[in-house]
Amino acid sequence: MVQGTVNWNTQVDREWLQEYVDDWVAFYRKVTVEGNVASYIPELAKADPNHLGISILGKNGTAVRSGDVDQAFTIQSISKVLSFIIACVEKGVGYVLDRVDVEPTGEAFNSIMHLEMKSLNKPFNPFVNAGALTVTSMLNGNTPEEKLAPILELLEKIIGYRPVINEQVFRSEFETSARNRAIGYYLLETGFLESDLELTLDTYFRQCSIEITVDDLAKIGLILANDGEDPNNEEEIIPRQVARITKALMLTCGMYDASGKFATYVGIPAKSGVSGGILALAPPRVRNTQFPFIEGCGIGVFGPALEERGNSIAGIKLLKHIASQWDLSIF
Ligand SMILES: NC(=O)CC[C@H](N)C(=O)O
Repeated sequence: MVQGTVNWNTQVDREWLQEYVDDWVAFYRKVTVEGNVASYIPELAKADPNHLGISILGKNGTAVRSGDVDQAFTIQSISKVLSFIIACVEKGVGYVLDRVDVEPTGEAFNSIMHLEMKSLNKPFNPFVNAGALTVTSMLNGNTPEEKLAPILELLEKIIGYRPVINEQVFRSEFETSARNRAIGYYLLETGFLESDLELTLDTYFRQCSIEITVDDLAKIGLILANDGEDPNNEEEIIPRQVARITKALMLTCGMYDASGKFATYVGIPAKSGVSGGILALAPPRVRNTQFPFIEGCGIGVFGPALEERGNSIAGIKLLKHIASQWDLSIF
């Protein structure tokens, strides 16, 4: 089903576009058997590994959706994009980047080892857990609700409704949080945390448990694709400088220690989460205008079967295929 009008300006009509994407989703759904759903958060292990869905949203409601698009899932690490944006808005970019670096780690997202192994004067980047916990600790507020309110307000502005926090997933992560607690205690000991540790962890687990859909991710992606502006009415939703830094971080650090490969073989900014979501985007293009979504698009993917790094196995392959078919790479 296509929503809105497809602003397709050349030979292929919108049914063809839909058929292509349906075929690609059906093909890559077979790849899901090669991955595994995350189980270190027990509640996430209940996901159906065969699920695969994608939503692509361009300007003026141009859209293609295919597969399990109505399946809600928790945002997990994709929330690190939002907490980083809000911290930059609240504290200023300089303040945040003085306290969290912008370098890829080459290590797993929840690695503890690299914190001590490499001479460190601040966590490597806001998209690994150490950096994300530091960013969450910077958010204004003395309760998880106060800290999360601006994130939920930003989301509401972009997706059109106030998302809920999935309490089961939150509880499940809270009760099995030894590793994130270990990272948190390390950050506490080294003086990085700006809020109480329990408040920081509680807020972080809640932000990871915000429930969204692929359509919501596509809407976020579209705003980022346009440097923080809504392309339909030119309203600034995210400050331009913050949006651009966020995209640079997504490209270099968004897919954990698979970020280099993703940049090389797919070539668009993206951020994944262990529930199987991927937030991706393609900026407006000036070349190759015969392809779809030349005015830029946001892309949301959901496929809970993960590869060994923690990214959706079928989602990555589907994005790679679409990026090559439609020449989406920014390089
Ligand atoms: N990669 C992820 O999505 C990780 C998020 C998860 N809540 C964690 O901290 O472990």
